[in-house]
Amino acid sequence: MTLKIENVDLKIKKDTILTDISLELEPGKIYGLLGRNGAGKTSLLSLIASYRKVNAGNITLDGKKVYEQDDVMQHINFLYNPKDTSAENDKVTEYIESGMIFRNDFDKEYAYRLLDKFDIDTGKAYSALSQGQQAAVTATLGLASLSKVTIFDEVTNGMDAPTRELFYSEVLEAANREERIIILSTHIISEMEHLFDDIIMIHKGQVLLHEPTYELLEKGYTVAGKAERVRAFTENKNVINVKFLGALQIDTVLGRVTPEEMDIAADEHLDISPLKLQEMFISLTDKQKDGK
Ligand SMILES: Nc1ncnc2c1ncn2[C@@H]1O[C@H](COP(=O)(O)OP(=O)(O)OP(=O)(O)O)[C@@H](O)[C@H]1O
Repeated sequence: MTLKIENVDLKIKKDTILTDISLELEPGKIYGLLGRNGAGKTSLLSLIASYRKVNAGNITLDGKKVYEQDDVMQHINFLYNPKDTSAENDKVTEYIESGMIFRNDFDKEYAYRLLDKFDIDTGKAYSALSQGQQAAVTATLGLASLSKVTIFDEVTNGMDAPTRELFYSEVLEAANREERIIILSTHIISEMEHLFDDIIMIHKGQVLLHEPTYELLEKGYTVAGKAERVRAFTENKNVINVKFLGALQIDTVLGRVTPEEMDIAADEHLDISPLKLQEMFISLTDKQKDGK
């Protein structure tokens, strides 16, 4: 089972929202979809979920077009927190039942176990739950659906830290239990970095990169220490970001450190650390934004 996105364009009215998007997603992987506000993440996810039609290109699951194909669509589940829930008078139990419709592989027992873990009162109306509790119910619908393609679009919004932690561990379990394609679109990069097998970055409606997380993070490092020593160390290197923390300078560098450079860094009391995904993301999208 492969989800293939080939040369996809999306226009809304006269605006070009997505340009020439091509991606191939495989089961058994958790994908982190990252991008600045307005980059086009939700638009792309809406196309995968068949909420919108592409203006050019194709989206297929196992070679079959997804758009308005019920037999394909039942395997794709798009979860997001509804903006206005005031009309959702159903009790949580009924809300879950309606979420199960057309989802043959929904695991109801697992859903109720999860709701219990999230501490949700299933007798309450969905609209009467707090924002974070509603998000937990949305997350439950996605986790328990066991859909081949499960998309979580910023579902952690509103969840408190312990609830988010629980969601992350359940995502990992869900990914191990079934061969699924799980896509997580998020702005909470530092917390979720460890979940992602692959990173997809979208910038200004285009794919900036799609790479395994470990390969991406091996592309560089950070050097921290006294400003003049850091500057001397990174001179002639590909520095993509410079930060200051009091008297400390922290440079983010693309490239590898040689053993000799490690010795120099130790002599100069410089601290060399692996790249953090969030720093990489900020640097890459900033650089692009500035057109450098
Ligand atoms: N219905 C619409 N009509 C016009 N423009 C739209 C519409 N929906 C989205 N857009 C535009 O498409 C672009 C991408 O929006 P999208 O919601 O996909 O971004 P995003 O990456 O999900 O952003 P965020 O992180 O802020 O949620 C934005 O410039 C947005 O203004």
